[in-house]
Amino acid sequence: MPLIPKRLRLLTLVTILLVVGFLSTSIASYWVSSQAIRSHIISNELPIAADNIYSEIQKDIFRPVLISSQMAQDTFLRDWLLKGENNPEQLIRYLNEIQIKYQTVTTFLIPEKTRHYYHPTGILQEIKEQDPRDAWYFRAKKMATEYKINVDPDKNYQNRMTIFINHQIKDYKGNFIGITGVGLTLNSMSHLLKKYGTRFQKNVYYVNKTGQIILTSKPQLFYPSIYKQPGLQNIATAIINKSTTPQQLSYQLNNQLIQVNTRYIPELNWYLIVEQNETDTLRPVQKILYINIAISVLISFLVVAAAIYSINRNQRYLEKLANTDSLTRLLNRQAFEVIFNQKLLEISRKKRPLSCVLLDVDYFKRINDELGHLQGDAVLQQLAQLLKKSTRASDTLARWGGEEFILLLDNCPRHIASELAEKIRAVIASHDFKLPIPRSITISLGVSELTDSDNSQSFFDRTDQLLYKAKEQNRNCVVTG
Ligand SMILES: Nc1nc2c(ncn2[C@@H]2O[C@H](COP(=O)(O)OP(=O)(O)OP(=O)(O)O)[C@@H](O)[C@H]2O)c(=O)[nH]1
Repeated sequence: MPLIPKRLRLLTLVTILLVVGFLSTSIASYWVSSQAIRSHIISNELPIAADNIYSEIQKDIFRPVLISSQMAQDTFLRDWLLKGENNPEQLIRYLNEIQIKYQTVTTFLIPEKTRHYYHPTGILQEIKEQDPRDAWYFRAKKMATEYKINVDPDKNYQNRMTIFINHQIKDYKGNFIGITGVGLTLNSMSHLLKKYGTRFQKNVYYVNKTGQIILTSKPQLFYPSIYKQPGLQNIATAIINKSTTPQQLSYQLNNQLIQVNTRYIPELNWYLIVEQNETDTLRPVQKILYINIAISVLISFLVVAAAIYSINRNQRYLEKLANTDSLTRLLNRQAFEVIFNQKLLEISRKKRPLSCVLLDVDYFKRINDELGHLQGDAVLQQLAQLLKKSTRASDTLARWGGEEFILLLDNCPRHIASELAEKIRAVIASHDFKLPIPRSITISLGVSELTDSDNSQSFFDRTDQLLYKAKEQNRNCVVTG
């Protein structure tokens, strides 16, 4: 036996084609969209956001550089130093004014001559060559450039990590006379970072040259170093490479793909890392894919259901057509024989009487000859309707052939079948067939009951002989045997 019935093969093929077609278009469009989004993230969105964040940060760093430079160039400050640091309160007021005006965390001045640390709150302490925490001053003094950005704990400010801009002050002849500058705490930098992170909807963080995470807008970073961060650790070595040209990297974290844009900021000796979760960005497209698949499945289901319904309806129609006599709309002989064989099987299991009535129109040839074939047909059609009305739905009525009809009566003994046959005979004989000339139509009937020794052949032969007897007995009568 074939695995799939022949009738369903086409349907299965159509279903497979529909599902494969829908799925492949949905998946192809998802693939194209996700590729477009990925390339947009890598080539546009992330680099542009990183550039924006970088330039915002540069702005924030260079503003204090500018302030420090202005301070170093200030003639009041230089004159005050050259004239021997008289009236320190004047300078302290000056530093205070700068701090308030430019909203820096700190301002400071260290003259080379006295090495006092001037601060908006006063003279704090002296810079000492032997104090390692003051080493920055001596580095700044020797530096080739005019200024340098330093990240150090501020010992005047609870040792908080602070970004200092240390600017050399030179007299009018270009001799070094001190260092001045401003400081920003990392707290304010961290605030800036969070602001950029939210504005650009990216994770932004700074790491130093050893991979230590200095600042982050990403609260879920648990480890202090990128060499320890899950996922990120795989690209840590690639990040720490002193390349000022932005580079594009990516890593996997919990089945999610993270795109990373990183660059070295020489002014800070830090790395700026901006990252975007590609999987999160693709989620709406994924949602559309699932909706597409659901719609595809629904459409496939509806199409297949409609096809099954239409195939079944056609099948039923064809079966009915094949089983029906086209003139009388009764069952034809083949259909009758199928039903009869089923009845035989049922009866062999569950004994019950089965009777058969075979009937034939008397002198039908004359009707045809005298009134024409069409009129003959009309008589057969009316006769079929009358027979239908005289029998129950459980009875099997069929056109046996020509002007002969057969009636199979289940669970009906011979004498009841005979009574029914007589009733039918009387109905036909008294019916007005509305013929163009006055003529009564009668039928002859043979009635018999199936016996244990019968097969279908012997049963129908006997009934036929009984019908023949009825014809012999001057017709319009019932002969039961
Ligand atoms: N109009 C019409 N005539 C049919 C049809 N089928 C068979 N006949 C005719 O029915 C007639 C049957 O004639 P016979 O077998 O001689 O029997 P009868 O004239 O009825 O005579 P008895 O049966 O002996 O009473 C034939 O002339 C067939 O051509 C049909 O579908 N339509």
